[in-house]
Amino acid sequence: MLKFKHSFRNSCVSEGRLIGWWAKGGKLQSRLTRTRKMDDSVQPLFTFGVIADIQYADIEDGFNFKHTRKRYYRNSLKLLRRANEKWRKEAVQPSFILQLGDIIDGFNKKYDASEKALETVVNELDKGEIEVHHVWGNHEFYNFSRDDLMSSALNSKTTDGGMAEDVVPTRESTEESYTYHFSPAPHFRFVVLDAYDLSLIGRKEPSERYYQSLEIMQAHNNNDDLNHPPVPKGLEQRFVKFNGGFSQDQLDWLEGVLTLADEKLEKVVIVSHLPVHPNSTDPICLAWNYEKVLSMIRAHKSVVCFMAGHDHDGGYYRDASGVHYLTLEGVIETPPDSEAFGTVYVYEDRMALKGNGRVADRILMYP
Ligand SMILES: Nc1ccn([C@@H]2O[C@H](COP(=O)(O)OP(=O)(O)OC[C@H](O)CO)[C@@H](O)[C@H]2O)c(=O)n1
Repeated sequence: MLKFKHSFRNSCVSEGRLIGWWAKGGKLQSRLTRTRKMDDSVQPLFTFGVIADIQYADIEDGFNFKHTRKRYYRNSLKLLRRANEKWRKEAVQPSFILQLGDIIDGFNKKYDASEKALETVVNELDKGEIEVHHVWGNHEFYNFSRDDLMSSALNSKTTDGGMAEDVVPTRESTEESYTYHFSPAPHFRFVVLDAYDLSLIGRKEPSERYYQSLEIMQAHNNNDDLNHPPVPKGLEQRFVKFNGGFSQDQLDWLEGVLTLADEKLEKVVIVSHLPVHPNSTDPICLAWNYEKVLSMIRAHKSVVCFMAGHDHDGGYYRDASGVHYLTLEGVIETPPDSEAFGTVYVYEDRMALKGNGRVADRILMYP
């Protein structure tokens, strides 16, 4: 049932034209033609790779919490290797890779293998010799403290990312969040958000943001197990411990970044582990205060796309103003004979996502 819902959501909301239905694997799926085809003859301005929810662990295959999806913990490393090999062989070398969070699985903590697993995946990524921008997800916080992450290989804020010459809005906060922005090419900017800035896993007592997060959760979820959603259906499901949100400080910073980007007539891609558009994900995976980010995106013409992970089934939605909300399919729930990664070719008027395996090709025209 859940699977059908995701297939439907993924397919019906893309910018393509619905042309028919057919039955596949006992489930109805919609079939679409895209309004524009990939055009390989034009040289892109730059390209980048995208991959999400690798969740590597050196353990036997398992299942998600509901036992509806198989998880291939060891094989996820092989899929990462294959993605990396493909990126290295691209005619135009990707300028960077966006790793959308949950690079290793929380099970590593149980087996005291967090450091080793992280070293394994980071070494695999390093073989590509392509700069990687890391996003932090819930599984990062199952394995490491925020301080540990700040001084780990997963802190890509320390890579220059082409932002040295840019004006970077500053923040007053005493509680550091993991956010930054970079400009890989003139007129393009990428913004990395911290979706666990407010959360019960990304913040610890006695931090102010931890208590603020506890207050939010207590207002919405009365369950003893806070990983259990407060309602079986609908948007309120998002108030679970494995999600989080954006602090006011982070939102103020984002407002500053987007205002500058508007002034410079830039195209902005925002990335976060948690999706922010209800039509691009199962609501159980939404950021707690997703509305705040959505209204900010609506107020800034520079934003062209929001990319996230977390919902391993993926999702996609283009809103009324033409902003694309892409949730990338997770590597961890991808069978060994398939793939889950993409390469994005960036042009003056569009981005073309070339998907592999479960990730569909998409033409993302700018609004
Ligand atoms: N109803 C639930 C769901 C999950 N849990 C526990 O919460 C933790 C996180 O769950 P997990 O499925 O591992 O999180 P992922 O980030 O891998 O996936 C997110 C979405 O589910 C993907 O669609 C974990 O400890 C679960 O056991 C729970 O208690 N109750």
